[in-house]
Amino acid sequence: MHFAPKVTLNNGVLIDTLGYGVYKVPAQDCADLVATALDAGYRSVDTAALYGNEEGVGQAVRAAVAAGTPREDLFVTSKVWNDRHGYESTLAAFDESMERLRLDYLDLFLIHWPCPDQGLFIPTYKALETLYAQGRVRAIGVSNFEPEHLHQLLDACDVVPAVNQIELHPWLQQRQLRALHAELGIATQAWSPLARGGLLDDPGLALMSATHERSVAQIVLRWHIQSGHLAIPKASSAARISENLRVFDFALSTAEMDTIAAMDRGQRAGSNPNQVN
Ligand SMILES: NC(=O)C1=CN([C@@H]2O[C@H](COP(=O)(O)OP(=O)(O)OC[C@H]3O[C@@H](n4cnc5c(N)ncnc54)[C@H](OP(=O)(O)O)[C@@H]3O)[C@@H](O)[C@H]2O)C=CC1
Ligand SMILES: O=C(O)C(=O)[C@@H](O)[C@H](O)C(=O)CO
Repeated sequence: MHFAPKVTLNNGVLIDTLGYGVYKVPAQDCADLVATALDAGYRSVDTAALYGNEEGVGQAVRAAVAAGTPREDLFVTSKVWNDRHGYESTLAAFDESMERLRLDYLDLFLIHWPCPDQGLFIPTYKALETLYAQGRVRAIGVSNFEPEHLHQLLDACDVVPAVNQIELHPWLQQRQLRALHAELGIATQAWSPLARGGLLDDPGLALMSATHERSVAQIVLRWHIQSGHLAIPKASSAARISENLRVFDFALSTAEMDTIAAMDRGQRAGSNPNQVN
């Protein structure tokens, strides 16, 4: 079994540097695949109301706890979806997520997208602050927030987000946003860390894969870790799930990190945050 090292968020809570993401994991397979990930050594799972599989995540987490894994070693993230923005609506959406997860508390609750045209992410975040003050969630944060959204949030709210979960991979390196996170004490968590698999055929990465006798996915995940990002790759087989966690026993050289730094081309695999509402 391999474990990802943990790092400390801005409120003192520990989070895994590498977790298992379950977007597009079918509801009927989710409990088994999360159990597979937990057996491989993952201790962190990223889900969302949108994904329709919170029940399976909760089932696997409860089973692991019943089998002896301390609940406090595990880390579960979920997110409020775009159609539930607003203070009361977000509180209700959180209750619904917790009913599906059937857990006593959540580790991290995020605003999934800022939805700037709705103009409601501040009251939405105030609901997260209420849940945090009530102890129902150990940390709160955001996802897909651009610098202007973070500045508006910080002007109006009290709790600095612990995390901004953003699309981030060698083709989309988000340097300006990462610098702002560093300044504000917000952890950067990479979604689609493998660009949804798109960059696994890149010839530059193939060379590093041969040098280290590691898969291209492992090279990319190692780049995330050495860059100081948290990452939540998704995979659908036990072999890939396990492979993606085995990135803590080798290192990329400075020259290899520089080569990957030069791969940035501002290319998204997902949506532009200012166009999602
Ligand atoms: N906050 C947000 O807005 C968003 C959050 N997310 C989160 O991020 C997670 C990861 O992002 P996701 O979009 O799934 O994309 P990823 O970058 O994690 O890529 C997943 C794809 O890569 C393939 N893959 C994974 N590991 C390997 C491997 N070792 N070798 C070859 N292929 C591999 C998977 O194939 P296969 O499944 O067939 O194994 C799948 O097709 C999501 O599951 C979700 O939790 C994602 C999007 C948006
Ligand atoms: O996977 C997620 O968390 C999403 O928010 C999805 O909307 C995804 O980003 C997407 O792009 C759907 O086309």
